Amino acid sequence: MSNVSNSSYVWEPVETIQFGSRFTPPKGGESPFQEVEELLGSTQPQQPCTLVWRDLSVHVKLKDGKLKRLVNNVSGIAKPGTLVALMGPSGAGKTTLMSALAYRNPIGTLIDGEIAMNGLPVGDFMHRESGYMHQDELFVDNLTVIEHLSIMARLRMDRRTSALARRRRVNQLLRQLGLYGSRYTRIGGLEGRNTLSGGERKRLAFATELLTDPGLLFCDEPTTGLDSSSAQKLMSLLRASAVQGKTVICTIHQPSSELMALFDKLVFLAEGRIAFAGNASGALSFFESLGYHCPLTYNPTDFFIKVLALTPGSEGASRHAIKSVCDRFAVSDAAKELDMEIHLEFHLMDHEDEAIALTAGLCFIGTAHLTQAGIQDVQGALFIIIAENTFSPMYSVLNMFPEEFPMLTRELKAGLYSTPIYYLARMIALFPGLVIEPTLFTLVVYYIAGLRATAFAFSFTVFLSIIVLNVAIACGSFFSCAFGSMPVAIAYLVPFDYTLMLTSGLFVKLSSIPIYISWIRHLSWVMYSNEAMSILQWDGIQNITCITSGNMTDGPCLSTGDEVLEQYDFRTNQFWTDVIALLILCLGFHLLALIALSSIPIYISWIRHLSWVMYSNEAMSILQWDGIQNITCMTSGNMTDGPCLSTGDEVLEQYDFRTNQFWTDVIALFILCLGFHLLALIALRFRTRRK
Ligand SMILES: Nc1ncnc2c1ncn2[C@@H]1O[C@H](COP(=O)(O)OP(=O)(O)OP(=O)(O)O)[C@@H](O)[C@H]1O
Repeated sequence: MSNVSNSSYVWEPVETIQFGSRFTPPKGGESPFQEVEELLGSTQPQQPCTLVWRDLSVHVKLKDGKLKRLVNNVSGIAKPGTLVALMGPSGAGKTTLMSALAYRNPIGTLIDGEIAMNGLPVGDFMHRESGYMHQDELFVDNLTVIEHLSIMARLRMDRRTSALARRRRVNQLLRQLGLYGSRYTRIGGLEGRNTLSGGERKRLAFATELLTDPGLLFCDEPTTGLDSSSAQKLMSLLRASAVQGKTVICTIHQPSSELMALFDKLVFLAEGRIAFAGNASGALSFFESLGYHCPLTYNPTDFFIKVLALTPGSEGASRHAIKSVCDRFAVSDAAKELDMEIHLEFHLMDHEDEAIALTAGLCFIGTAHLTQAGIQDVQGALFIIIAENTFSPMYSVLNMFPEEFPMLTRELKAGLYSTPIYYLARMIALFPGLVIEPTLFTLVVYYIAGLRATAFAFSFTVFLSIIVLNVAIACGSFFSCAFGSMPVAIAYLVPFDYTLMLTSGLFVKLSSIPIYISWIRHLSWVMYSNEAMSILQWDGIQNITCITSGNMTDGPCLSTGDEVLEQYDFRTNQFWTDVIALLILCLGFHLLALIALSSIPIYISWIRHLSWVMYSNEAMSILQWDGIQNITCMTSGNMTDGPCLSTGDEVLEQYDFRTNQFWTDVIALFILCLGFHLLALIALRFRTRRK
């Protein structure tokens, strides 16, 4: 794709949305749609749906054969339990984007980019697994409400569903959506006869989509043509569906403030690009940061849409302003954070455990013999088992807590439960995966690689891999709770995981690690598990051959398991110490995570005050960019399509650097230099005194 704007957005559950103080929160903390939630409480979506898309562009082929771009390189993620508004002026690309996401593109459209639902690239299954409520609902007018739903139930529901179950579902939906009283009313038809109102027709369309209870719902302009009370009623139903765990995506035209309060996430589209994505208060501050202050008497949504619309007569200037808004959002911290989450989602999708297990196993197939080459192969297979149970799981939980902080804070305040109970529940929910995944993975690699065929070695290797995964999850949870946001957590976790690797015993001999860093190995579950698994493979082995291809090997020969272990500085009598250390690490990290979680929002941002890299980077950047006014937006003679930063201040702002910090940075660098020298001196004196 030629034009990359890096626009991205993520949809996730958040607390009540408010534009400043203009939306009135429900009284007494009660949900405004409690009744509906109670009604819908019995039906659970078949499965939670996460929809993720990356670098998505939609083109349409015009009659003259040229391609017209309707959606321009957008990325995003929609998670279960969220109600999302796709907004923007007419022609912004809302319906086009939603049709592409729902795999319901009109003929002639070309899609570029990736869209996946629950890890699978979207395809025909989307018609079964998701519901799509069209703007213009089409009914056979002569049918009554119950006739329509009964026919649709027959057509749409699983063929194995009994007639009784279908009837029950139809009646349940009629009651839930307030259509039971009108069940014998004709949908439309001749004037003078009793027919459905506009709001009832919309609710009937909604009921039709709910027949199969899909986890993902798309609604195109559900409130268009409804009076405010019917619109509120319908939106409350959509909100209730989201509360139940469905993922609901709506395009919506200039909703009132009351309706806006029902949405978890807002996405503003303009000219096919993302102008903003996030929650309502974020939208206010984002537009304000660009100089667009919403007048007090104005509905903020109307105001934003006006900013993003083309003004007749001055289209050129409007396009320039819209481009500038989209560019600024694309380089905002929020967009970067979302990009990271989307990439993580795709990364996890690309790393299916079983596939990796098979690939890893196949690489080691038949190599684990008692030969000199076989030693390396066994150690390699063990490391694969440990690494696979460590790194992916550790990173995969980084976003789990930060995304639930708003809801957790609200529910803790309401006294619904305590932090330890929440943490425990979160871990219990993860538990099946924490046991089944490492077991399956180890089983495949162990069998294919042909590791030591004793019940003790096999069962303990599985047991250890389960503990390794649990320690990794606990450690990831700690970083996630302590740093409060995924990008910051990643920034500190990456150096930590390098240290884990280095102190694993595989790359550097443990005895040769410098004393001042070797203490870190006591935190390294990679080392403990590597030692314990190696002991399981090599303890008691006496007959490793030194003959390679009929000749004695030229290099050093390790003929017993003890010699192999010694080579890695592992000791047989450490086995139980390793197991206990792993259990202590698991408990320790969980405890630390809980402590960090109990004091949210704890952001260990104080650590950055020790970072001379940050201070020097800020100071040097200021030297380069301060006062620069004329950064060109032209590339090869054309205005660049991507984000354009035209002044030095904008560049600095992009990195959160502030010009007035220059001398603070310089002084901080001096203080750090002196401070570290002082600490070194103290350490030196301490050591020499001991000797
Ligand atoms: N088949 C097509 N051929 C040419 N242009 C198209 C086609 N379909 C859509 N468009 C154009 O693409 C742009 C986006 O259309 P889309 O229907 O997605 O906008 P929208 O934001 O949903 O607008 P509205 O709120 O008015 O429904 C519009 O300018 C529209 O004219």
